[in-house]
Amino acid sequence: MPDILIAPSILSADFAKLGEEVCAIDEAGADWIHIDVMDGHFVPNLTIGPAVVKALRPHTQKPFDVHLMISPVDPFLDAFAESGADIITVHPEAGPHLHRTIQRVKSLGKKAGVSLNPATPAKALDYVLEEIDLVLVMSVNPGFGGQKFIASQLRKIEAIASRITKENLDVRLEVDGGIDPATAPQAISAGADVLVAGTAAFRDGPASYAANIEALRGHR
Ligand SMILES: O=C(CO)[C@@H](O)[C@H](O)COP(=O)(O)O
Repeated sequence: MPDILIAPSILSADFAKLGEEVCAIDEAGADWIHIDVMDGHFVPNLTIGPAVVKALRPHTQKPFDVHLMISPVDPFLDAFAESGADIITVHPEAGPHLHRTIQRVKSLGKKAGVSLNPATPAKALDYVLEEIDLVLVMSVNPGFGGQKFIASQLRKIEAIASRITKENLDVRLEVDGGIDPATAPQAISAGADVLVAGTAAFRDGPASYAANIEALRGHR
């Protein structure tokens, strides 16, 4: 079984101290830093642009796992690549041409991910799964932190995990939304190997971050 990676979502960090928060969560043991980019159009919230990603880049060496919840997405790929993203994840619905978008991300020298909303079937990965580095299963409807985990997504994780294994692909399977010490083991049992957590990672301030991350790994 691959190592379980923890990718805290800075959506739940203190935005007034974002640089310090990124340093603190890095020192607490985060494997990746998950950055949620929302456009107020593809999802009903506005968050972070490439200028903020660039400003955060000197604060950590950890990979920036950038989830683009924006449509159309293609016009922004270069800016996020230049700002210091390591993994760039897009939605099939953000189109119009998912395969072309993935090729563009890879041509920019970045790892490419595809994210599936709760109502988007695993079938949306047909013809692209072998091209990508990461699948991100949303276990809440995207837009906000602090929502309840949607248990039906476990079946989707199982189906994708089994396909990754059967096809012997080098693809990480990430889950995002409502992940806490109770839901994390369910997601891991279903086959997820990267856990995104906002609320559960940033709970109770910097002194608690290391314990929060260990609890997500199942060590406490
Ligand atoms: O992308 C999103 C929401 O759209 C997530 O990354 C959330 O930020 C996760 O937050 P919690 O559910 O862990 O609070």
